[in-house]
Amino acid sequence: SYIYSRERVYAMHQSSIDGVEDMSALAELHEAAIMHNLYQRYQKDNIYTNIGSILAAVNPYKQISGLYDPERVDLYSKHHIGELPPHIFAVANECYRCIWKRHDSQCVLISGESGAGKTESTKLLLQFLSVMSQKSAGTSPLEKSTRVEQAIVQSSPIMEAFGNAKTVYNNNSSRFGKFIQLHFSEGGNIQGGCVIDCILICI
Ligand SMILES: Nc1ncnc2c1ncn2[C@@H]1O[C@H](COP(=O)(O)OP(=O)(O)OP(=O)(O)O)[C@@H](O)[C@H]1O
Repeated sequence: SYIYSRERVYAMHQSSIDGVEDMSALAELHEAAIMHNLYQRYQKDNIYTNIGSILAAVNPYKQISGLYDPERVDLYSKHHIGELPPHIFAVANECYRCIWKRHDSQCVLISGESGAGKTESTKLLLQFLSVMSQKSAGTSPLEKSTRVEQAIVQSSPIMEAFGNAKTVYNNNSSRFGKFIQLHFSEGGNIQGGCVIDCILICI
């Protein structure tokens, strides 16, 4: 152990005590402050935190009530990024809007160690985008979604049946990386897509 003298110990900044939704607002930006902020938020079931335009997600390993409800999809679809608390739906909405705002293809890169929640995050993104697609096509949420949206959401369990395995880190671990492409019409609905397997993970 190392004993610090009183002169070398500083009081925690108020922003670290209160916690922040965006880590760029932390007055002290070092590993301990980042981990403490994530931990404080995680304890209150706030699993999402922004780091500027990046979203950090902490796997809660439990269902958080209401977090991914259709009402939440609707709410995030009507707000710009930063107006509501950090959420994977805010990223999905920004991505969807930017196709037209920037007149260009958009991508979301999801990374993290095994069991971090990448696959679940991907499915939530696809769920949000398929709802946006249905809305743009004028399909009411009560009506059945179109074949392509259904295929996108329902392809996950099939891909998982072939490509996932139980490991010591994750009961449902993806054994290959995926590049998922979605094609949108000018009107905003999904016209098609593909999944390309890109890396084989064999640990
Ligand atoms: N947002 C979430 N809410 C609730 N549970 C979650 C969430 N994200 C992940 N989990 C839980 O954690 C488990 C592991 O997550 P997931 O399979 O997405 O990890 P991964 O990062 O894709 O891992 P791998 O790299 O091994 O494929 C899920 O099966 C689920 O039980």
